Amino acid sequence: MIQVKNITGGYDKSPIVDHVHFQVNRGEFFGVVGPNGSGKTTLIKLLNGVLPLWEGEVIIDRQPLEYYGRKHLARKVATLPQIQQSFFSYNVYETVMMGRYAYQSGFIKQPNERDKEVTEKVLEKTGLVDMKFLPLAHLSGGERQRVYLAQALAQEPDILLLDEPTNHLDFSYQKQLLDELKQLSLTNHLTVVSIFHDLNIASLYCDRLLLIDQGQITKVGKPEEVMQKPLLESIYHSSIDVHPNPTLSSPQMNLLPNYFLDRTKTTIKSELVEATEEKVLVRTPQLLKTFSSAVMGGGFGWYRNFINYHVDKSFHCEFPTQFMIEKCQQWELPEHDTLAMMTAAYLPDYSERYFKAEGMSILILVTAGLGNAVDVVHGDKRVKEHQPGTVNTWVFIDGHLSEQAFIQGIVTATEAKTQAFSTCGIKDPLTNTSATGTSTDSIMIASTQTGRQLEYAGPITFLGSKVGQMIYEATKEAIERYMERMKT
Ligand SMILES: Nc1ncnc2c1ncn2[C@@H]1O[C@H](COP(=O)(O)OP(=O)(O)OP(=O)(O)O)[C@@H](O)[C@H]1O
Repeated sequence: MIQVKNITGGYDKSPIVDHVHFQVNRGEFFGVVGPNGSGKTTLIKLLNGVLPLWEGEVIIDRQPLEYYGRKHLARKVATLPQIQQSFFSYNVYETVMMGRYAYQSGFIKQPNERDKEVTEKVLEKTGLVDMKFLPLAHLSGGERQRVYLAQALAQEPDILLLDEPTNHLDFSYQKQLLDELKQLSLTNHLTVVSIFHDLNIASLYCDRLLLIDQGQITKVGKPEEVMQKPLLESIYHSSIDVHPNPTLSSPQMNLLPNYFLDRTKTTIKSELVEATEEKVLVRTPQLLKTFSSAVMGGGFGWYRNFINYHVDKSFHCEFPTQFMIEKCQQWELPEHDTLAMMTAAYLPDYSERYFKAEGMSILILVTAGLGNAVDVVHGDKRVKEHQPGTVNTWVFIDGHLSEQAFIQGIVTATEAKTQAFSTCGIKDPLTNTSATGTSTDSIMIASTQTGRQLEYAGPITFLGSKVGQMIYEATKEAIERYMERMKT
């Protein structure tokens, strides 16, 4: 659809866009990203003929740009115009109708029925119907932006060139406008070439991205190919984290502000634990990064209040997360700061291990009851059971864990728990085979993310070997306490 063949151009003598070569396919949503002053707007001006090409060619639908007359080009390519003060005396309807000029012929250019129909349609699409008789001067920046987009859409172009279309738009209008454009590209095969400063939005909406720096292409490709941490950090000269979006496959960028790296420090120590028959509570001054199977706050998160709440063996609740949220409200522990698990174990019997050396401290807490011990190989015999968890394992670490270390830490901790079950000779009462845990055990790793870098947590790493040993001992002790209590 658009072939950009080795183009060079700019304003005075030195080129701003320098030998740029790429292609955009019909119906593609194509994003242009790059730092301030890298040449994005200049590139758009070369694509729509506002600036002359010094070298190279722009081919649109197999014809060079020069082939198209002004009106013919306006029916092919629309550009979201920059905000122009000169429009301010017109009202919304008149401004949008200006987009139809390329379809009007004759000496007196009166809009025909089709022009009116298209104008009404785009006013509706862009949510401007209620404002159509307001002068532009009375609109907010975001509302004006929508009017200019409506004007560009009224041109009924095959190609839409946009320079930061979501500038001035609030969150909901950004989404609404981009969803609308995406829909047009998918259903009407509208080709969209758009500049974005927000890399996350570009990554969410664009089929491909062009990353430009100092007038030259650094990379063209799918968002996951372009959004590479080293590449972005070298071009933007900033610390950037690239992560998968939790819901979609598009990568997500996080800026890492310097001030955030210098946080107040939590000392991981036994004194943080408050245990009663009702709950075990650990409160830390700083938010800890967690990875857990907790009923409230599961998955990755950041929390400072940690609760292991006692429930009766017969406890059954359809909405356990909501149940725990309400409990936290009663205790005046904010939901957004609190991670919570439940257990049927007798909480004062919890076991604890603590280690501090070599720039790292670890605190392990385990609660255990064996009412529903199970051999994982025969779990299918119990799938319908919804009993509360009995072995809850918490690992607090003062260190900086990679995501791999969180996951390996969970594996190491689980293996250690199973080994404790084996040593204690715990059997699955249904199958009389060795139990590997209980039917609804839960686990959490919480880390300060400061201090020593801990890349891995497998059994032969320093971290993993300590976690394995301490969890084994704490679980064994908690099991023994449980068995002792059962005798009485
Ligand atoms: N009208 C102009 N006359 C001369 N130089 C210009 C003109 N417009 C832009 N430039 C220069 O061209 C370079 C690239 O500008 P351009 O607007 O294309 O960058 P951009 O990537 O769109 O930047 P931004 O992200 O800040 O909008 C800049 O150094 C700028 O100073």
